[in-house]
Amino acid sequence: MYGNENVVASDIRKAPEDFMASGPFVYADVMNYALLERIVVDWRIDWVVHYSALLSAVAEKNPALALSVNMTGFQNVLELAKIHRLRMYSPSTIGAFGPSTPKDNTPDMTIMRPNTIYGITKLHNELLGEYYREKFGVDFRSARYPGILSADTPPGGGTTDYAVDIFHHAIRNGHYDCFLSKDTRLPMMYLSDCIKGTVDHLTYPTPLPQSVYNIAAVSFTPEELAIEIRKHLPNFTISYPDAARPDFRQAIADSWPASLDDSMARRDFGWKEEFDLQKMVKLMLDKIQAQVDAEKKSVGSTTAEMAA
Ligand SMILES: NC(=O)c1ccc[n+]([C@@H]2O[C@H](COP(=O)([O-])OP(=O)(O)OC[C@H]3O[C@@H](n4cnc5c(N)ncnc54)[C@H](O)[C@@H]3O)[C@@H](O)[C@H]2O)c1
Ligand SMILES: C[C@@H](O)[C@H](N)C(=O)O
Repeated sequence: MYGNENVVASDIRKAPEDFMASGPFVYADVMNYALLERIVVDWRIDWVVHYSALLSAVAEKNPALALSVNMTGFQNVLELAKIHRLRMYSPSTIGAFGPSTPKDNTPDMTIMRPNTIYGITKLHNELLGEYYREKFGVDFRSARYPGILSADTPPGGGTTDYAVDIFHHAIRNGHYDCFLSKDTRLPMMYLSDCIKGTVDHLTYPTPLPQSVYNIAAVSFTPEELAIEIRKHLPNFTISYPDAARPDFRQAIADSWPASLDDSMARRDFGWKEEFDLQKMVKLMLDKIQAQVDAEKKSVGSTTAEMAA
């Protein structure tokens, strides 16, 4: 929107070649305050979009690292936003809610007692962002994302990962072993809706009444997703864990809302999704099928070259 040359992307890992070639890309460990400050000054940064975090399942396996990356990393960026007058956007998550939160049509303001380390760090960040906004005038903006579906990047170790993995398995093997029970309903969203909502939220020209908003698109269960996939791949099968021996991610999912009330985001910055379940499933299948076809073609041409 503002030109690739005006966005400095960063990570502690290399990105795919085409992404790294598309504009400035720098190493930035969010734990390293001095390095972050140097990047802000050298590149004359004025807005910062902070995504680095350990997701729910990975965080549960390594709580100490999650506390550092998710909280200290966030605090470093927020402090820089205060000192250098940066606008700051950082997503929160449905994981910031907990088992005592009302489960259906969960509003922005409600009981929030998360019982995962991921949720605790994200709720901490919401409150700290709000505090810096009130106390120091930092333009801090955040939206609670649901599970995000994308065919382009592998999922990062969350509880909603099943809703991406299922497509790869459906196309490659015709079967998926789901780690959540068939009736676990969670809010989800297609990536391009998430990007559009984020850009609209970040660029909204005037300060917004709230620092943190729910945004939602669809809610479905693994079984409902499997039924929709079967409309395109009639032989697709799915299995679920034995209820007596649930996967550790089941308890995480059970502590999250089944659906969100995002009416405040719709009112305040015009949030509206484009992708419903049907559109999302069709696009995910088409994109992953195209990837598989391209892989087969490239293996085929390599084999032919070796035989020649
Ligand atoms: N993906 C989802 O479904 C979802 C849903 C709700 C919220 N979110 C939020 O969106 C953000 C991005 O999620 P994602 O799915 O892209 O996660 P991801 O795991 O795919 O990516 C996280 C990135 O953080 C980087 N990182 C880790 N430690 C770092 C460090 N010390 N310094 C700098 N970078 C570091 C990793 O290299 C990785 O590229 C997170 O804040 C997450 O809480 C994601
Ligand atoms: C919902 C969310 O924050 C992430 N996809 C996770 O499952 O951890």
